[in-house]
Amino acid sequence: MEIPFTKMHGLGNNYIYLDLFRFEIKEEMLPRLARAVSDVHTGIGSDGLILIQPSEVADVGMRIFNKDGSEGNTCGNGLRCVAKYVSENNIVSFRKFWIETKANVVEAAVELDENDDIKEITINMGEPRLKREQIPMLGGPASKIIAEPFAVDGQQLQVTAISMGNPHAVFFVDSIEDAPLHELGPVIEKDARFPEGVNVEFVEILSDREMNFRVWERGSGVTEACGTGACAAVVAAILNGFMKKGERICVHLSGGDLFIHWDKQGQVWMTGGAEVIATGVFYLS
Ligand SMILES: N[C@H](CCC[C@H](N)C(=O)O)C(=O)O
Repeated sequence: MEIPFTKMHGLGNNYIYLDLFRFEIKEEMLPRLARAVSDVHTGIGSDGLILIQPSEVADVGMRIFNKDGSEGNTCGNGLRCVAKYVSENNIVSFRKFWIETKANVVEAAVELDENDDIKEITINMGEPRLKREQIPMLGGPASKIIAEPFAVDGQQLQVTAISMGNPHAVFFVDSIEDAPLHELGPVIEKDARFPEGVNVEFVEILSDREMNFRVWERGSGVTEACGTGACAAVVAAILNGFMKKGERICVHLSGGDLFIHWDKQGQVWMTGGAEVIATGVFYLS
């Protein structure tokens, strides 16, 4: 089967995008296709698969499948790439429009440079969900999970759990270089206290407006960047008193910087870039 695709990345978090305004694919093929295109040896190589599709409630819809074929509810870096794609391919004709995900409907705004090329994209990622059952996380009171003791693999950590429509477990460390990303990421991802799994973030606070960030993603492992994770990390830093609401926070991810702010109305805003890597045809056997 010949499948036309566009490969795009947001700070190195790269996906294979299918334009379902122009192409059709059977639902039951999607998990297998996500695994096939993601394989760096026998496929194209990516962190997963993203569908750009019509929506009945917004200007465009987005679905995301991780490298392992599991479907996520939303994707921050993916949303910026979708915004770029639909702007540059005349699927939308405004600079501000709405994108439907499984988690929510978000507002996207593209900013142009002096050559009318897209300079950066801002997404209103909506309100974080903080109650235990909204993460979801088992094993304690219904209240917010802020610096809660979290024993894992014989180590005593403290977890702050946030949902941006997808689950995130945030851990603050003294040095990002020493973060146990490969050692504990895969263990925490599948920990039974997170019945739907969890994205795992390690964060080093540099100042009241700057942090270092690394991520082990649910369903994809270590990625260069995670947009929803960066939002969750900033919300966690504010809940722990390291930062303040309303400030524009710079998050240093492996692949580059994202700017996040949690405004006084409770909305989390994410600003960053998006790039096209390649277009082509994938031959699914
Ligand atoms: N692995 C995530 C989906 C991708 C999120 C990430 N790539 C982002 O940019 O937000 C999950 O299963 O919830």
